[in-house]
Amino acid sequence: MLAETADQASATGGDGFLVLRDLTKKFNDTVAVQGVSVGIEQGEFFALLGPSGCGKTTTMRCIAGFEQPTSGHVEIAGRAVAGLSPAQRDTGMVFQNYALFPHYDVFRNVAYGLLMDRLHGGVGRRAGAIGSLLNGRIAHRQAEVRDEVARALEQVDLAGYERRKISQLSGGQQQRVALARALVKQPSVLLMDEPLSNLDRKLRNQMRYTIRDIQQRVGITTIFVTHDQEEAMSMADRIALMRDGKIVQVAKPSELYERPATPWAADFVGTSNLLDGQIAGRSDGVGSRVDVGGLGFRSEDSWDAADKQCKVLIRPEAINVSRAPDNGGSAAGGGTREPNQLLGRVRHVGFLGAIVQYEVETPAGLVLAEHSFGGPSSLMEVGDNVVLGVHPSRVRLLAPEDRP
Ligand SMILES: Nc1ncnc2c1ncn2[C@@H]1O[C@H](COP(=O)(O)OP(=O)(O)OP(=O)(O)O)[C@@H](O)[C@H]1O
Repeated sequence: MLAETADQASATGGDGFLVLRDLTKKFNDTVAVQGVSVGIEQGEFFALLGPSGCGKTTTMRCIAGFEQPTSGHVEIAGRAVAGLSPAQRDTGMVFQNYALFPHYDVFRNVAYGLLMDRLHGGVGRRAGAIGSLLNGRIAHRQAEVRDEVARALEQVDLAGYERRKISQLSGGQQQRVALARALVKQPSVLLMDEPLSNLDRKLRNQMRYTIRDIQQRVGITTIFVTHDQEEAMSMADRIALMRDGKIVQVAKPSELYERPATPWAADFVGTSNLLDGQIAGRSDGVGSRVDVGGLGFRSEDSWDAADKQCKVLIRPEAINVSRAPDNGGSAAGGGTREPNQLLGRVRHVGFLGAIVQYEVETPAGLVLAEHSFGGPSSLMEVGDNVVLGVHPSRVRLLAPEDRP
């Protein structure tokens, strides 16, 4: 109940370096983006996160000028950009497939970003036309172009790679060329649409930090579209979580994880135990008492809503798992020993290396707990009776949603 809601997120959409005000985009009967309002600070790394089809790319394309909003406004650096072409908007874009020319060298690919935007605005000309254009323009203003390309390549740690063909570069290097091409014209805003999705897992993880480092060094305001919550969490200053064309929540990664606005947000960001609860009253100290399957829990969250039905969110790593004492009872007879302790029986053990997952059968339902691996002797086994404990500060109370 304490998390920033979509309405509050909208209310904060008034100011910023990049501002979206009540942005809506319809494609015939499909509402791709609905009333999106948010303000993004100068130099901020801002992620648009959400499942496929929730409107992330359309929101970004409205910022870039590749789509015209059905209603609402986009402002960049205090300037309304409606009616401006992509080239006039002072944005640089990195596409999912990079849109590089494999037979040209790095220099020409990056110079292309510079010249095309200045001349005509936007990617999408035929390669033949590009070749002659580059030849002419480069010859014309050789020194200036060379310097600007060199600066952009330096920003992405590819100084000296000018003469390499794109086809001779690794996936990560190609990614950085695409980034250099977006940065070369020194835009105010960098737009990145799923830029890591073509890379294998290991490289993708490395590139998260590479891109974040470059962004910090250049200090450029960045919007990053992704459906991968780990990617958004590990890179962004703030995240707008989207669903069905709307913003569900805008928050820093840790807030989004710790205080998701809705059960859906909790489930989308990380793993969660979402149990059905009934508010039983105020707690003696701070917060509330809540019944989960007839068992008493305490949460430090307060609850003001008239409806006493709630969802109780407990993150797996917030649960402490210990062996039940011999006389501690079985899961079948289960129950609580004291508030915030559940007795249960281990049903599955998942050994993932650094962490161990336990799926535990309890009277409140199946509960997933995660532990750091502390050596073989600490491992529980299937069938073990265990005590699950959680601190009231890690028990979140959320309003149930109308829909799953
Ligand atoms: N040009 C278009 N014409 C018609 N419908 C479109 C068009 N572009 C997007 N849509 C629809 O708008 C909705 C939002 O699409 P969008 O591509 O913005 O979502 P997304 O969150 O970026 O998804 P993904 O992660 O799969 O790229 C979807 O239902 C999509 O089918």
